[in-house]
Amino acid sequence: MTGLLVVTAVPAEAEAIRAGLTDPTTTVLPVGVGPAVAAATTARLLVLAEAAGRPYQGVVSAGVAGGFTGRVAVGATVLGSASVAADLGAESPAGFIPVDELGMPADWLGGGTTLAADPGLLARLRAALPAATVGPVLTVSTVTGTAASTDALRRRHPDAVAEAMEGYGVAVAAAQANLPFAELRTVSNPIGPRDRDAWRMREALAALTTAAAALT
Ligand SMILES: O=C(O)c1cccc(C(=O)CC[C@H]2O[C@@H](n3cnc4c(=O)[nH]cnc43)[C@H](O)[C@@H]2O)c1
Repeated sequence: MTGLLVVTAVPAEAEAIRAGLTDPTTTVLPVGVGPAVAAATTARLLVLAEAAGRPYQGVVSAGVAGGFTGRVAVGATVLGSASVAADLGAESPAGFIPVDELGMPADWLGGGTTLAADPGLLARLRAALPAATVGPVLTVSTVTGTAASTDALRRRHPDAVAEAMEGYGVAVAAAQANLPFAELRTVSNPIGPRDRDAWRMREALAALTTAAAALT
């Protein structure tokens, strides 16, 4: 039987999740860094599975993430209530304008720049991970690395708890395949002025292994 498809950006994240999986029907695969390659690769995996008569039952974008200081701690587990394309839009002297406020047709976006997690799948993950922080997870193509862009994102997304680089792309692929979608992240670093030495990758990967038991 085919179960969930869990996609990560890099192989280290996929290995961390596989190490904690308890459900043999869950498939975990790395699909690349950033929303474009993650969307394209996930869409291809979904189509191939469907064509083989073994469709997946749902899709989870999983991996490490940056966390908004004061909203979530480094090492914590995050469940996305929605995945938000935070840099898809236009700059203007008055600030950033999301693409769905630019007057273009939005149906090709798979529902707009904010794609909510599937309520049933999210509820199951919440029940299995009661300590997880739940909130919107931003998808960005560029890792936020200055105080000014961190402040701007915090103001534009007062409820967002984390940022990563794939969730929205994977959500679009799941929406087009009519499959439930959710995003699961563990926090490797605070969002802010770039300091790669401060990333706690080992801690975040260990938290992914622990959280993987929920992926059933
Ligand atoms: O160097 C390693 O050993 C290693 C192990 C696992 C993962 C990585 C990555 O570089 C992951 C890249 C992945 O992480 C997400 N991420 C993490 N922090 C942030 C952030 O502050 N802003 C945006 N994205 C972040 C993202 O989804 C990347 O694809 C390395």
